[in-house]
Amino acid sequence: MNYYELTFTYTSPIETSIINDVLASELGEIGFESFTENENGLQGYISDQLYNVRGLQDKLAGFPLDNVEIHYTESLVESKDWNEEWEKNYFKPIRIGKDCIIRASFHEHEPGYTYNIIIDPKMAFGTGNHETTFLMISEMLKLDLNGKELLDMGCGTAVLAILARMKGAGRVVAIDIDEWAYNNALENIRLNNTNDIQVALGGAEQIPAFGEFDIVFANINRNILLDDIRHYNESMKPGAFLYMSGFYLQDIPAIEEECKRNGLALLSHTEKNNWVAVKVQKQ
Ligand SMILES: C[S@@+](CC[C@H](N)C(=O)[O-])C[C@H]1O[C@@H](n2cnc3c(N)ncnc32)[C@H](O)[C@@H]1O
Repeated sequence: MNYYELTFTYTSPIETSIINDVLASELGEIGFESFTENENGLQGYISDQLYNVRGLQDKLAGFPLDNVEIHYTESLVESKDWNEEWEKNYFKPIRIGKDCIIRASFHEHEPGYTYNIIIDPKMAFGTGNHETTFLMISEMLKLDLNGKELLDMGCGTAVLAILARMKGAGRVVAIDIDEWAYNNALENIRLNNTNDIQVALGGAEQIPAFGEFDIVFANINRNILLDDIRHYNESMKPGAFLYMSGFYLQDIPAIEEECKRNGLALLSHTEKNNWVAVKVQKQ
């Protein structure tokens, strides 16, 4: 298969790495499979069958960060294993706090961490590179999960589910709507010997089959969370906690309102580069 390589540069006061993260996530939604980052911007790769100039222009026109002008050039390149390129160039080991490291199987083992998570991302979101994953992991590291029943909704690589299992959660369920993420979650669960995590392919309609939870983690995006908070709520035991991320500081009021409508109280939030994670409790 041939690929288009698109090189994106920016005119913006915002740090390039922040724009790169947001742009990679936007482009992932229209079929871009892999990315390499550099100090001037981002290179993205998409199969010639999926490349649609109009779709790209619509995405750039609706880019969620203000004050960013995006320029790009394109070229058709011969077939290559772009996932491998991306993994090698873009995914560096991430250390979160003093206890947790997330690395790929091709990185050297680093001793001294309580939680040593191996992720082979294959483009499923969730390496810890992104602010929202970082925030969610940081929240999870604070919790005593011993014996708790936990749902990881929008699991991506299953990094949150794997950490939950490593932290002693009694029953862990991971659900993702994307087939690639689902398969990658299964692969990462095997790599980390956390085989008793249950994984399902689908959206919120899958949740009732798995009963009730003490804790739900959902790192997805503003609109899906607004639609699905009521379904998460139905799966939560009295007093259960819901952690959500995948949206910006300015989205908190809308999320909080939907929580209140469902009898959930927003207790606190953490923030990184304008991305947030909120902690919510069932009343
Ligand atoms: C931002 S990623 C989060 C991945 C990982 N949990 C993390 O924290 O890094 C969001 C994931 O949600 C999945 N997703 C999108 N819409 C969904 C839905 N309606 N139900 C379940 N998963 C969904 C996407 O496929 C993607 O893997």
